[in-house]
Amino acid sequence: MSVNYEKNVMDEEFAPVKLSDDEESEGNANTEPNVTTAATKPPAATQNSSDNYDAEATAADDGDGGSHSSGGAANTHVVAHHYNELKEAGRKERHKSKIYFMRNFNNWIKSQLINEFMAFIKQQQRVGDALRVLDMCCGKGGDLLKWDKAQISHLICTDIAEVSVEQCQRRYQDILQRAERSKYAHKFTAEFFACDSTMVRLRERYKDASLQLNLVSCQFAFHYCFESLMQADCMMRNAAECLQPGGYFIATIPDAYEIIRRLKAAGPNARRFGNDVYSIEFECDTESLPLFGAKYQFHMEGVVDCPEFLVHFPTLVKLGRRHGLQLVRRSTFAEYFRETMSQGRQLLQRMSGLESVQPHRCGSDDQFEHVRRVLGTQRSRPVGTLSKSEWEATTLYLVCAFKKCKNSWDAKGKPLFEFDD
Ligand SMILES: C[S@@+](CC[C@H](N)C(=O)[O-])C[C@H]1O[C@@H](n2cnc3c(N)ncnc32)[C@H](O)[C@@H]1O
Repeated sequence: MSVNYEKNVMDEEFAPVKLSDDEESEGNANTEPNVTTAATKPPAATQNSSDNYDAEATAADDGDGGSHSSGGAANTHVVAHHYNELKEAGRKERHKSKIYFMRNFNNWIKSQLINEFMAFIKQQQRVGDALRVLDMCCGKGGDLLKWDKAQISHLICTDIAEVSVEQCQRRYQDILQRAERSKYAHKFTAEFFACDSTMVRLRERYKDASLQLNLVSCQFAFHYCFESLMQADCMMRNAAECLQPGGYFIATIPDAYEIIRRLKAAGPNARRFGNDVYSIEFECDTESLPLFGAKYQFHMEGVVDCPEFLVHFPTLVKLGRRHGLQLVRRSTFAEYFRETMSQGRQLLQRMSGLESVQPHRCGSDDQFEHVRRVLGTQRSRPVGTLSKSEWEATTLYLVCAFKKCKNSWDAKGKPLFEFDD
């Protein structure tokens, strides 16, 4: 059965933004990015896709793997191998990369998301309450400083790639050593282990299996579980089961609607699209895409080259509800940037999330054609922007967040969740 991954969104375009707050006199054409906001509510699942998911989910509950697409995890070792082998570029090399600013921009998006939901959690807490976080698919620990800044008390880091987990642990030790030298610095405890979050029940690997988490974060990784229903269900359970009511699960994932829109735009029989920094090539029948296992090869300049899977968003929402998670945010990166830019401007600047460009020096560079179009070539002060290729790559993604609901139990011991929508 084919699933509908299409959504009627307008093409999103990126325009330059001013780099500091003291430029009001330059007119508002420079202050607002010229992006079109798509609906923030996820579209309802088509009848077909809902039925398909329910049938497969029931099969999985019954211990049967479900239909063909719910089956095995043939690609996880490929993904683990890819990330284990990935060499981290030095600072100099990173600076020279074509996606240097986009990586910083993506990092800023993660910071904004973490800060947004940490603030909600802290509102519910009293001073001195523990703040426990699971960083699922933590990679090499790119978010460790964010957790440090958020003043958490305990962190669990796990990833399928052992090499990454070791590096993450070393980075944590460095942070701890620095904090120990300073009398007042914030310190947090942490635990690390390598495992496949789509196959293993994480709770059984925690030092304290009864531990209650306030936040679960899965950045640029949840889509790997959409290889099969069994894996997606396992990963969602891992995200949900130790969260205390009122806690949040936050994630950044590729936007399947946007991917399919670009695929269609590439031509009637196209299987591949992209630009000079990323490419996506489908390996499955694109006329009849399955709910799980809709596989494509993803390549991103120097950082990713492995199989990924489309995440059918209505199915993700349904899976979440099965585990007591209610969707509270879904925004494309373009929407999220636009929404949070005004209060995140300084951080974006500190993180070098945009490239500083002189409009009158853009010349005929295609990558900055949008700067000329919006500002003309007269403006001499620099503006912040991303190259066209980087903007196309970052707008493949969306942020989403789910809130853990309270629950009671029925006579058979199944949880009854109290959703408030
Ligand atoms: C793009 S990286 C993101 C790393 C980190 N979250 C970040 O934002 O910097 C994706 C990560 O997901 C991990 N991953 C992929 N499949 C996984 C699985 N089945 N279980 C656990 N980790 C997985 C990879 O090893 C990799 O570290």
